[in-house]
Parts: sequence; structure tokens; C-alpha cells
Amino acid sequence: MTEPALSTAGLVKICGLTDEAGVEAATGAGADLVGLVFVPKSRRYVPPAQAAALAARARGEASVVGLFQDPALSEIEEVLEAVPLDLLQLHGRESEEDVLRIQTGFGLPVIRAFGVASEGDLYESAGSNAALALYDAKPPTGAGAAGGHGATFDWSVLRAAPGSPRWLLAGGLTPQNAADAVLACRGLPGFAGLDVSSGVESAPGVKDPSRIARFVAATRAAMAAAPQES
Ligand SMILES: O=C(O)c1ccccc1N[C@@H]1O[C@H](COP(=O)(O)O)[C@@H](O)[C@H]1O
Repeated sequence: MTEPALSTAGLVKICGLTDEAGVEAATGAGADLVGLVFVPKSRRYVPPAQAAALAARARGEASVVGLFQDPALSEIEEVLEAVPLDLLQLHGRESEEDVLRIQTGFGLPVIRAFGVASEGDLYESAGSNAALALYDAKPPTGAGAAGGHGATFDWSVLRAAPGSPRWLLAGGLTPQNAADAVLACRGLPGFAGLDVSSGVESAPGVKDPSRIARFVAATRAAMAAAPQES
């Protein structure tokens, strides 16, 4: 396993990778975290055997995050038997009890996703036991797929972020808006980095190596120009 450097001020996570070209683009560009989706109804779902090969590609270069949605413990166990994950992302309706049970039970740090539309949605994350919170847009009305909708939310509400746990911004990020996202979040308590999935795809579920490289470069440049102090 690759020890996740979660205290790093500027994390970049590329999520929903499904092939080796995408993993190589992410690690080659210097992403800190790569995400594999274990939600069967997602177009980015990777079966454990395929995920094991992708995780092996990332090994030593980036930490590997397994994304689940309201999983049974047995689902996580089954994946972990085949894929050595470094972190678990819970991206459904999980409770704090679930976070504690899963984080303690599997001995892996958890990233807990919170759907955000207004300041009030951030309060639920205050004092979460998760290693990191992830602030994503709420699913658009009528959205059919599991997640990774490419929807943004009003980043100005993040001024109310509690700061603990530290957090990643997600939802509708792209190579074009990554710098603005960093500018909107820099200096806010707990800001830890950016997470992207659909914004680095050429078609739904198909990662584009050149967009991945541009996203990481744009994010890194903005972070270097505006370092996070807290
Ligand atoms: O990507 C998926 O298929 C997915 C499925 C179930 C839950 C979450 C999912 N994606 C995550 O959603 C955020 C935002 O994605 P986007 O950049 O707006 O496309 C991100 O963490 C994805 O990994």
C-alpha cells in the first residue's frame, strides 16, 4: 500500500479511472490519489480483478481510493481481498456510525462525501470522524446514474466550512475551472485539494489522458501561486 499523505496541503485526486492509460496519465502528471469506483450501477465501475491491475499500476506513485456507495461490509471485504486499497470513499447516504465502523473495521482512512447546496449542508460534516470530507454538488434532479454528475455548486458557501475534518472540493471540476476552484478555496479552513471525474473524460465514463494532464497541471499551478496556509 502507498501511505496516503493526507496532511499535504494541495492534494489532487483523479477518480473513476477504468484503464491503464488513465492511471498512467494521472500518476505521470503527479496526482496524489487515484480513485476506482466499486458501485455496480456506475458507468465507471471496475470489477475487482481489473481494479487490482489498475491499483498495481498506481502502486508507489499515488494512493489508491476505492469508492463505494452505501456498501455492505461484505462488499468492501470482497474488494479488499483482490485490491489493496489505501483509502475508502463513501459516496452515498452513509452515517457517522458507518464511517466509524468502516474506518475502524478495515483500518483504512475514509473520505466521506457530503452533498452541498447551501451553508447548512456543511454543518453535518463538522467534527466528522472521516479522515477527509469531500464536498460535492447534490445530484441534479432526475439524475439517473450513480454519481459523478459533473454538477458544480456555489463555491462561496464553502466560507462556512468547519475546517475539521480537512476537505476536498469535487463536483463539475474541469481543466478550465480548476484554477478558479483553487482561488475560491485557498485560505479556507481545512481546504485540502481538488477531486475530479467526469471533467477529465472525452465521453461519459471514458477518461481522456490529455484532460487529466491538463487538470493536474492547472491545479498545481494555481496551488503554487496561491499556497494554502491553514
Ligand atoms: O463517478 C461515479 O460514477 C460515481 C458513482 C457514485 C458516487 C460517486 C461517483 N463519482 C464521484 O462524484 C464526485 C464528483 O464527480 P464529477 O467530477 O462531478 O464527475 C467525484 O468524487 C467522483 O469520483
